[in-house]
Amino acid sequence: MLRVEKLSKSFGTVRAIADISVEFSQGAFTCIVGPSGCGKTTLLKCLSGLVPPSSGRVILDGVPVTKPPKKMALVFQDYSRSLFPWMTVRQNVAFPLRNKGLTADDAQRLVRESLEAVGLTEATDRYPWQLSGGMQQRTSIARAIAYQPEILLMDEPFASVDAQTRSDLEDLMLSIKARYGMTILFVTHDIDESVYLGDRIVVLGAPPTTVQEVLDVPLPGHRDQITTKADPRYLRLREHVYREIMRPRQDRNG
Ligand SMILES: Nc1ncnc2c1ncn2[C@@H]1O[C@H](COP(=O)(O)OP(=O)(O)OP(=O)(O)O)[C@@H](O)[C@H]1O
Repeated sequence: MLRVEKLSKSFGTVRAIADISVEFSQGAFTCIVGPSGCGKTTLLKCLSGLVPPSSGRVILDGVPVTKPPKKMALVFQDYSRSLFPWMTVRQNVAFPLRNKGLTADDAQRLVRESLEAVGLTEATDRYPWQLSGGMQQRTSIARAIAYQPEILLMDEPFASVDAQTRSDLEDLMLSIKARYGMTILFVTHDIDESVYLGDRIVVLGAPPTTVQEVLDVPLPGHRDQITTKADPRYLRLREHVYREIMRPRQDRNG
């Protein structure tokens, strides 16, 4: 169980996060949305132990997070900088497994299975620069899955790909969630994406940031781009989140 308690974060005089307390349920796909600059990336960095909070804390399974926990993996927006250009797809995916104490056979099996899960079996011997943007991001996702994290943190992972690739990658995430059942925290500025993917949505307010609302997504587990996005429950929730994010601050406070 991952929990944030009264977390605040300032950078010098910039008060990015005022006070966030939230719990992330095990096995759930939680999307974190909010206006630009509200501290989504900062929250993810604090959650992953990359950046210390100014006050408050992050608790993972009862223990405060002070450095990147072994049970977490991260996928960033900028896939072009997160893959090693001198390594093939297979080598990139195998890289984090070196220190896991696995046998060579087990490591190879995990790499093979994760590449198959993201549909990259045909590209295993290619280098990142020989791949499209979507394929590079699939490689990053395969690398995270092969590592078998209990918690997967994703920071706007599809923000730099075209619309069609984005839909494909969203559906890939739904299949990964169904297949692996890991806890996923997914930061996005895209409200449609948050409703389509999430079991829950954490809506952050404008800075200095607090949690504005936590919403359960009342949609079935199985989703698809056409039927789900025409579902009245999807449309209602999408509108609700839009209104929440657009609402002026003083209006929200009272
Ligand atoms: N290392 C840093 N030094 C100084 N200020 C920072 C640093 N990192 C973030 N900030 C500031 O903290 C605030 C929150 O930034 P953050 O990147 O977390 O927001 P975000 O919600 O992820 O933004 P976006 O939606 O535009 O990606 C911003 O005002 C940003 O300028």
